[in-house]
Amino acid sequence: QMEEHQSTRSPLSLFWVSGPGSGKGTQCANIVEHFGYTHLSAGDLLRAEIKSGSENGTMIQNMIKEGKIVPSEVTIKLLKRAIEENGNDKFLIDGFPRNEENRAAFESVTGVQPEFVLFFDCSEEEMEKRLLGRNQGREDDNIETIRKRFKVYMESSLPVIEYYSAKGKVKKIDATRPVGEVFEAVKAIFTKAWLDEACVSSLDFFP
Ligand SMILES: Nc1ncnc2c1ncn2[C@@H]1O[C@H](COP(=O)(O)OP(=O)(O)OP(=O)(O)O)[C@@H](O)[C@H]1O
Ligand SMILES: O=c1ccn([C@@H]2O[C@H](COP(=O)(O)O)[C@@H](O)[C@H]2O)c(=O)[nH]1
Ligand SMILES: [Mg+2]
Repeated sequence: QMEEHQSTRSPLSLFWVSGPGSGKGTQCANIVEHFGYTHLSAGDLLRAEIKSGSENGTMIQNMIKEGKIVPSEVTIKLLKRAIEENGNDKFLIDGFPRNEENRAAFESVTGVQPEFVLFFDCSEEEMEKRLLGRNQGREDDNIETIRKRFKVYMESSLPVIEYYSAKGKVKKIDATRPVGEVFEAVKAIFTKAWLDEACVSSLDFFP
């Protein structure tokens, strides 16, 4: 009976929806190393798609330059392919869903519900300072695009946080603090989630 339960189980995923420059990319290596998740950044997948010379490349590049949200079908196709190509069953999906339409489309295409939603809470002032100092050559790290990204984040992405918050799925971290302190908070959340999961699994043995 346990085998049947495991084979029908969807991959464990969690969404990481937070403001631009709140520190997701910075924390992901530690999470991958300590907790065994595969990190999938929707933005990184889109940037790789531009580099690969795909037919959607120019459209994606223009949307990113304007801080706009790329159509769901494009992003979901990339995420779905990355999930399917990977042997892991635990995914940390960074920077997605960006809006309610992304969320509903991902749910209906993959049937995957997030285990929980990680939310890095950071002031706009701090995020702006971090983005302007990032120096990774990103075409959207200039003050005009940054302001557009903040607007899109407030208007379209925060409602996704509110949606999951109403379902009790959001785990919020104060990301304004130094990198090490943010990771301590991340560690506490993932350790608790791991213990909760171990508890649920043990019910398979002692139904
Ligand atoms: N806790 C922190 N304190 C100070 N600086 C930080 C902190 N976390 C990250 N940074 C710096 O802020 C910049 C943005 O961080 P990062 O790329 O991790 O953000 P992000 O959330 O992935 O952004 P985006 O949404 O644009 O991809 C980087 O230069 C990084 O070194
Ligand atoms: O699901 C997504 C994720 C990203 N985008 C576009 O990419 C940029 C950069 O994203 P980061 O998460 O900061 O790397 C974002 O501003 C969007 O233009 C997207 O459309 N959909
Ligand atoms: Mg990032």
